[in-house]
Amino acid sequence: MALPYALEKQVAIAAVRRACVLTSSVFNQLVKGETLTKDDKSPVTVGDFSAQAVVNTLLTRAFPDDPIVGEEDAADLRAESGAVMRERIVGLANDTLTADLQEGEKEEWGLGPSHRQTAAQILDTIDRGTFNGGPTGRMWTLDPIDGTKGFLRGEQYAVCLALIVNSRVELGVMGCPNLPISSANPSGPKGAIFVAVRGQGAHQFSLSNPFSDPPIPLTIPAFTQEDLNLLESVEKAHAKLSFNDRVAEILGITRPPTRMDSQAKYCSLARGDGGIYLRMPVGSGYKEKIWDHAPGSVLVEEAGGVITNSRGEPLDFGLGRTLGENFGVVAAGKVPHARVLEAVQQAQKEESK
Ligand SMILES: Nc1ncnc2c1ncn2[C@@H]1O[C@H](COP(=O)(O)OS(=O)(=O)O)[C@@H](OP(=O)(O)O)[C@H]1O
Ligand SMILES: [Mg+2]
Ligand SMILES: [Mg+2]
Ligand SMILES: [Mg+2]
Repeated sequence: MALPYALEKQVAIAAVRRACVLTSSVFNQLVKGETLTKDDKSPVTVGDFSAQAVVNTLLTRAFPDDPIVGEEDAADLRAESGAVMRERIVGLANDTLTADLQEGEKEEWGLGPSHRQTAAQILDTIDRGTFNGGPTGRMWTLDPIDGTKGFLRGEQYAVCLALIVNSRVELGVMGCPNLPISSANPSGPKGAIFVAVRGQGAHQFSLSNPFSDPPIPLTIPAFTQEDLNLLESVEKAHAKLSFNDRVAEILGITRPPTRMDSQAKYCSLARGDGGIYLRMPVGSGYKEKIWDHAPGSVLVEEAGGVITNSRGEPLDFGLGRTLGENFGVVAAGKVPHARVLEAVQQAQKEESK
């Protein structure tokens, strides 16, 4: 008998791989006018929209009843002012979807030369991601490019997809085209997919041949005090980095933090490149989105780690499109996690004095 979520895993890996092919090629061709600024002032590119179209196509064909909580929507593309971007996105999505089938892919997922979609179909496919989430049932959550600012800088970003069932993340898949395959060889070949299924472990696959190259099992190692460091955001607006410095000081950490965009941070944690993920809110008001943490959280747990908010409570993926009131995110191996929580709470006490 097949393992639980075997088909979901296969479709998700195929979808994320195709989306990564697209984003990598877009990066090399991005021109002025192919990036919009959203209402929250964050950037979105033709790569984000067309990657969402690609992933949603496979999910919709393979699992037509599953709703999708996706970061992007097609409203701006439907307007007359979006005509040029729309045309580019439709072209990119179709080029990616109609490429020849690779090992592990099925034509019935909307793939292959005969599966060109119209502009109207592509926009509707992007808008399959407008589901509001909630506590019950099956749903996917998609961040077509996580770390868009990193993507634009040519640094780290990830195509991130997760399956949530009754508020619990059961499957997470993250494609990281710019991440070195081996952290021991940072200037070596790049491109990895990270996959976790609840109860089945965490694995790294090659981005070029995820269905044929052997998967690498991932376990967070036991760190020595000298090796332990923090994995944190690049953008100062996304996480309170001065707070991280104080936590590191309390913990006696001497190794400098690793700053990296996107959920590639969770992937780095799962394979032991850095020991502690810490993301505390900068101001009040911003609510973390479920697509920014769902696949990373199951990857960390399946690699033997723990992920909570700063109060030590589990993240709640059943509240809708966000994680609700923001008490930050703390992820680490089991042993350091308890120490980090204590240090975070001490730093919070000092701040409130
Ligand atoms: N104010 C604020 N606080 C916290 N988080 C925010 C905030 N604004 C945006 N975002 C989300 O941050 C996502 C990128 O996070 P990163 O960890 O990659 O940030 S960073 O690029 O390293 O700075 C980014 O994901 P993408 O939009 O997919 O890039 C946003 O969802
Ligand atoms: Mg965004
Ligand atoms: Mg994101
Ligand atoms: Mg995004």
